[in-house]
Parts: sequence; structure tokens; C-alpha cells
Amino acid sequence: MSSFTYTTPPPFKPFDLTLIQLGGVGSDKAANLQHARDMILKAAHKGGQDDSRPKIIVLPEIFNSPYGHAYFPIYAETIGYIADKPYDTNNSPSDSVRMLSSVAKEIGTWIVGGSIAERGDDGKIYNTCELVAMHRKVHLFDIDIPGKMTFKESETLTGGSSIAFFDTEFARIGLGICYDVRFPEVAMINARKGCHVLIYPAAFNLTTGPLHWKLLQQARAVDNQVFFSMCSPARDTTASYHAWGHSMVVDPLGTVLAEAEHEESILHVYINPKVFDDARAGIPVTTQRRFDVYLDVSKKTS
Ligand SMILES: O=C(O)CCC(=O)C(=O)O
Repeated sequence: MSSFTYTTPPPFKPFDLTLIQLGGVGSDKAANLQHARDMILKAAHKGGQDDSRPKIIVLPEIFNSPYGHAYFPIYAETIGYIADKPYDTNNSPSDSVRMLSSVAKEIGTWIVGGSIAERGDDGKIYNTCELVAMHRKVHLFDIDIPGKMTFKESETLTGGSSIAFFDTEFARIGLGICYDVRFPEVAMINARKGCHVLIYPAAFNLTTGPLHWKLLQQARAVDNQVFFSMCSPARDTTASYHAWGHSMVVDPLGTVLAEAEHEESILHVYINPKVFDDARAGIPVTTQRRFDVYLDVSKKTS
């Protein structure tokens, strides 16, 4: 029987989480990166509660190119990250990683760099969120709702095969990307590993957005008693893919703390650990699980 030891998460302290519902993404990647950089600088200098500065800034899914599987191979970048090896983001072959890394240093803020199409060492293309930690979207968005929404990411993308979190000086943050939210195990595994906040760059659409965007975030927040947030691109009705927008942060009781509309905007949200502690103390499911009856999926090692 293997033993499972997770490192101890950092103490959970209050912080300001900032989401950038990025708009203006077109075919010119350099212009997209410049705009993302400008918006990060703008977000960094506008305070959250008590006019404090954001501690984490989040970008949406596929922030550096138009969204669509035809674009992924054209815009894919090599990141140069190899698991468990020291990784120098300053010297990454990826323009997007270098931009994110330099602006993060400039403003002294953690950045969840949305996601980009990534060309892996194996030549396959992944939908990848990374900077200090790397998460390759595990579940590819292949759906077909006749007459409404058909999308097949697996035409050009490959699903990742691991689940990532990273530690900051104020919280443990778990990652997922968009469709991963429909698979409760991804959130559950990160929550069991001690994440306080789960952040998913995402880009729902005008069919499944109104149906499930909020519901899924509330579900993942409540069943894991964590803060949960998805950050969307702004809606561009001239683009081939119409994103739902409505970037959101939900607390561990399922209360929506903040929600954007569909245009470009910045959301500043105060994350209060007391809500997390009170939710877990009042409804103590985290200590009532019956792993003698069902398996703890976070303990899968292979
Ligand atoms: O799950 C959904 O409804 C949308 C998912 C999606 O847009 C994505 O994974 O990119």
C-alpha cells in the first residue's frame, strides 16, 4: 500500500484576486500580447478592498490568439517547461511566457497566465496554463448540441495528464481549464491536496454559458468548500467564437462574490479566509468523508 503525503499548504491569508476579462483579441499576436500587458498593468494599479493591490491577476483561456481549433496550430508556442526541472521563464522560447514573466516581476504580482496553445516536446499541441506551475487542459472540449454548439478541440489538441497547483505566500492555488470544471475530480483532487482557491481560465459559449457557467462554479465551490473562479475572454460578436464572458468568483458557501458582464472589464475581489474556515466549521464535510465506503480519488498515484 503506498503512502500519500501532500506538502503542507501555506497559511491562508486574506488577499485580492483580480480577473481580467480580456477583449480586443485579434489575429496579430504581438498586438494581443501588448494589450494583455497593458491590461495587467492597469489591473495592478487599481486597488481591491481598502485600495490594496492585487496579489493574483488572472487572464482568460487562449488569451494570445483567436479561439478555435483552426487557430491552435498556427499560434502554438513552445514553452520549454520540463516537469521537475528548473525552469527559466525569462529565457522561455515562448513570447507569451516571457511577457507574463517580465510583467509579473515588474508589478510584483502572481499571474495565472490564462492559457495558450502550447506545442509540447512530443510535437502535440496542448491548451496550457502556466508560469510557476503548468496545467495542460485535461479534458478536451468536444461537444455537439445540434443546431446550437458543436466544438471539437481534439481535432487539434491533446489532453494533458496531470493536475497542478502552486503555493503562494498567502494560499495554495489549484488550476484547471474551462471544460475541466465539468469533471469534479479535477477540483476535488486539488482541494484534497490543500488548495484554498481554484482558478480556471475558461471560455464558455452562448449555449452552455447561460446553462451551466454559474452552476458549475457554485457546485465545485460548495462540494469542495473552496473559493472558485473562472476568467473568460470578453465577448466579441465579430469573432468566430462568441465567449460567454461573466467572469466570476464564488465563495466556499456558493455565494457569487463578483460577476462581470460580457464586455472587457477588470474584477477585483477580496478573498477572506474566514469564510472558508466558517464554511468548513459549520458544515464539516471535509472531516466526515467515508473513504471506507468510496475511494479518495486524490490518492491515485499513477
Ligand atoms: O463546458 C462547456 O460548456 C464549455 C467548455 C469550453 O468552452 C472549453 O473547454 O473551452
